[in-house]
Amino acid sequence: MDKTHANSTCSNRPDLRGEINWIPFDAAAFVGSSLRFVSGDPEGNRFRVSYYLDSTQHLKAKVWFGPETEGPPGHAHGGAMAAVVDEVLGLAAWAAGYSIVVGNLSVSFRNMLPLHKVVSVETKVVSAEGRKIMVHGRIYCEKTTYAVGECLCITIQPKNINIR
Ligand SMILES: CCCCCCCCCCCCCC(=O)SCCNC(=O)CCNC(=O)[C@H](O)C(C)(C)COP(=O)(O)OP(=O)(O)OC[C@H]1O[C@@H](n2cnc3c(N)ncnc32)[C@H](O)[C@@H]1OP(=O)(O)O
Repeated sequence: MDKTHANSTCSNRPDLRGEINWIPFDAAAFVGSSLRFVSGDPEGNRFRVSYYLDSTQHLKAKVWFGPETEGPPGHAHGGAMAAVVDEVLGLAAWAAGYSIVVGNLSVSFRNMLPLHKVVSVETKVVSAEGRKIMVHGRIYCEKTTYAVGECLCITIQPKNINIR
């Protein structure tokens, strides 16, 4: 196996390239520049994020957890993982055409996430009933799942949000 390539999918370097058949998704062009808490410092030491759509139009993200996301020594804070799940799953609902805010978010932390790691986030809009949009997703790298999220999004009137 080409170890260079294998390492680049799960490495300590912030290589945020997507996987085969993923196409870049310009979140800022889509929802404005308001996603600053997670995505707003692409050269910084907190998070670095790249968004994609896969071949089935599901939103994916590559996320680097930098040293400023530390919680347990050498590992990401649970709130840092929850923030990523909140943004990526919420954005998945927007990418699917729903103007939402997150009403309820459930996150299960399954494994400690080492700092400096690039991981993937997958999402799926699993239901849409009235104003309630349910999005599921997880943070993972190869066979390891770090966190699983269930996100209840509630549609709102776009005029109630000032998208910059
Ligand atoms: C971040 C802003 C977006 C910016 C643009 C880019 C975004 C990019 C991506 C985003 C990334 C960032 C993502 C973020 O971080 S979004 C930021 C974090 N989220 C918030 O700040 C949301 C705060 N909450 C509210 O604004 C209101 O409570 C909302 C709008 C959610 C509902 O208040 P509203 O007065 O409008 O409606 P309603 O109360 O009549 O409820 C309607 C229905 O929904 C059901 N329900 C409601 N809440 C919950 C709940 N918690 N669990 C279970 N169910 C709930 C409720 O029972 C009812 O059901 P039914 O009785 O009809 O059956």
